[in-house]
Amino acid sequence: SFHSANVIRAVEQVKEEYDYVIAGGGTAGLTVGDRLSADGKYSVLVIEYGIFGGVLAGMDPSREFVIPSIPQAGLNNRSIPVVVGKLVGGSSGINGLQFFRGTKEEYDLWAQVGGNGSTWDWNGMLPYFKRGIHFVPPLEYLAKDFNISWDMNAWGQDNDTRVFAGYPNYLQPELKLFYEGMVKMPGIEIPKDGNAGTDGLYFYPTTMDPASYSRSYSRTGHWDGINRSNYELLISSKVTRIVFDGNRAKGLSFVPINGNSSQITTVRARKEVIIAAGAIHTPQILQLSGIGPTSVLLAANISQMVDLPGVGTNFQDHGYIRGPQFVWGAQPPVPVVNTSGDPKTGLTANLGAIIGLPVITPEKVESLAQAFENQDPAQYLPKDAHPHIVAGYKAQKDAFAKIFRSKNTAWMWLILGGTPSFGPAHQHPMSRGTVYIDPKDPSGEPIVDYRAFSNPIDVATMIEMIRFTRKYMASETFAAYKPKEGQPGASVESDAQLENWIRRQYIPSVYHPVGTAAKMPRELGGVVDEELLVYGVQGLSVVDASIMPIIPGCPTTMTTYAIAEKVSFQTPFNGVKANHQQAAEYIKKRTQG
Ligand SMILES: Cc1cc2nc3c(=O)[nH]c(=O)nc-3n(C[C@H](O)[C@H](O)[C@H](O)COP(=O)(O)OP(=O)(O)OC[C@H]3O[C@@H](n4cnc5c(N)ncnc54)[C@H](O)[C@@H]3O)c2cc1C
Repeated sequence: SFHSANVIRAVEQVKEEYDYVIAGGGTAGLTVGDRLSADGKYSVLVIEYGIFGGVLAGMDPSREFVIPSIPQAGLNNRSIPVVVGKLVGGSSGINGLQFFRGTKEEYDLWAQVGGNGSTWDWNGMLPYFKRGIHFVPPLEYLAKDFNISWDMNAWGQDNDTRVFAGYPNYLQPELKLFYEGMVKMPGIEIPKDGNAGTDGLYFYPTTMDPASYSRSYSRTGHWDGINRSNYELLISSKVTRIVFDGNRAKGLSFVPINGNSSQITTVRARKEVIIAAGAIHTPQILQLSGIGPTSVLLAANISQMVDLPGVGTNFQDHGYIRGPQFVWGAQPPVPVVNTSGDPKTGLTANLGAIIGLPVITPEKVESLAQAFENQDPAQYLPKDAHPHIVAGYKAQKDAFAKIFRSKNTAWMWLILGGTPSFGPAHQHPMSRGTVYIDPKDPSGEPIVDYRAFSNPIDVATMIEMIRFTRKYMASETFAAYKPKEGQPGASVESDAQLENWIRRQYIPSVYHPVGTAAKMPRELGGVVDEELLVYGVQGLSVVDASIMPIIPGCPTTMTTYAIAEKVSFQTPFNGVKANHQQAAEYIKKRTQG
């Protein structure tokens, strides 16, 4: 079928050399592969670990890496499964389809820690959000019934952008009750469009092809139906390391997943080697290739090529907790709507309160901000943290201090799903973890340490998210329905009681790992520069979620697409179709020198 054109299943079909060789056919990898091969001038090979398989319902180990984290001291020594995609399309092929971006302030933080003149801020990203996503507005009756508005200044609709943001043709009427209750909470804003730079309460789109109401992901957007002879995809193959000629990256080595794992093949890249294996495996490939922290490479007996302490460091994810959960004492009536449509088109929840600390806790925001500001930057990092890492965390801390008190920084994401059960997500943990190769088995799965709650500010802010959720349920809108708290139970009330419960229940991952090859200056622990080229070598870049220096307050797919688009084009974009001539010139510039 056309889906399989140019999919390589046998290593003999791989050519010796391509212009670009990409490790990882996931969200970013296929986006870059598509864009670089678009005008036919350059040949591209993508090497993907996983299978070329359709998407199944639910979680499925044949399409996922599931790696147990090391036991988390801050979570009563629980180990947390680290889950990332392992198929063509990567995590975009298995994710929860929630699709929105962070606020202007959050991307502006990236530039603040990004060095002089950094273009990785909201204004620098917006063209690529537009370029990367094809927006389809909701149906009129839904927009009316549920008060959904949008701002086309924040969206693109390019014909050759086939990653879609869309809405189902049905929404549960019960959502109206939860919406109306939230509107009345003090400080809640209703943005015209939550994707236009501000947060609040809104219905966001989902990653959905609006023609078929099915998952839209990097495979359907950047591979299926393209069929270019200069764009090839090798599946079921694991990249093991980068091959160098002096300090210039010259290619990738890989082994088959099925069959003889000692059968190493090397493929050369004329122009650039691109690592796009995601925030868990990109640092592993770099470390296996001698690029990383000295102590990590020494322990694994790998000779160092570049001393980059940031590789695998600065690891971040969102976290969440199941609860508080309530039961109704009296069932609320179902709100009246004019909506028709098919409930099955709603592939996922898409209403959220995405709010800042002054809204979550007007009473405590000031004291929390001060407590954070007064921390010593090295205090909660690992004891032996490299001075560059400490400097980078200090820069992040200084930037954050400004926005702790801002309404427009998404500290909490509270999904409203039509029942009184909640799973508040912490969108700005200040703890920083690590992803390092296992010294006993460097090419086995890496050792992942979330270091959850290593910074105590994260527990303190989580406590207030629980309290906000309770305040919401205790508000007048719900009074007649007598909500009664099941989990954790109303008696869990003091800071100490809540902290105790949180440490037992918190999950330090919403499957949004980022930050392990950050785009920051080298002296701040950065791994890649403004153009996402790895410091200290030539011809090597990282293009995936690893490069985010600070996790934005949103699920991470849309941002990952924008990163891949930005680095592929870097052309000014004013709602006009990106110009392939300019793109080609940019790419030429990138590959000289
Ligand atoms: C279960 C789950 C639910 C999520 N829910 C949401 C959501 O609702 N909304 C949202 O916006 N985001 C969500 N995310 C996060 C989002 O999907 C990711 O942030 C994003 O897709 C990351 O893109 P990436 O390109 O960095 O990595 P990926 O898309 O993960 O791509 C990495 C690719 O590299 C491959 N690979 C790894 N190691 C090697 C190797 N050695 N050799 C060759 N290939 C290799 C992998 O198989 C994979 O295909 C979710 C993620 C998961 C896992």
